[in-house]
Amino acid sequence: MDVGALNALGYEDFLNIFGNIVEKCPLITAAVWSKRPFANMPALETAFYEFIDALPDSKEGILRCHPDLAGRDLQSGTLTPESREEQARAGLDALSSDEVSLMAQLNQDYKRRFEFPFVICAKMNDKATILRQLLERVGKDRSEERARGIEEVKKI
Ligand SMILES: NC(=O)N[C@H]1NC(=O)NC1=O
Repeated sequence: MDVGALNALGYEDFLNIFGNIVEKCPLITAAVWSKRPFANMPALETAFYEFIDALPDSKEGILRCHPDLAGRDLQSGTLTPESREEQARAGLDALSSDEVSLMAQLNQDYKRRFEFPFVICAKMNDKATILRQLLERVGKDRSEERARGIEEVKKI
């Protein structure tokens, strides 16, 4: 899409196209529409980042909108199309049952500790790096993990 077409979009079309840019957070897209006109497509991306960065610490709610990796939604086919594609790119749709159980246990440990899910940009990782990161990050402190999770959301 060229920038002229982008800037000509009404908020309904804008939401239909970009509503899931941040997983299950269409409110962010609806707010970013107000930042038109965008100089170019990267400026649209920057507007999303700036909006997220300006949120208070309760922005951790964005993390809670993300499904677990290799979790129940993947197993039951209820992921959003975007998330399904991202998780498949990391090979998470082809885990053995032992690997699924291990991921479930680690995700649960992480959520119990931080009260938000482990978030990582799946398409930039594979199952080995995801497992390694999960094991490492579960030992970090909460504010560090909140910031790290939000940086991962921007990559997603
Ligand atoms: N929990 C988590 O990281 N979820 C995700 N990451 C990603 O790239 N797509 C997701 O659904």
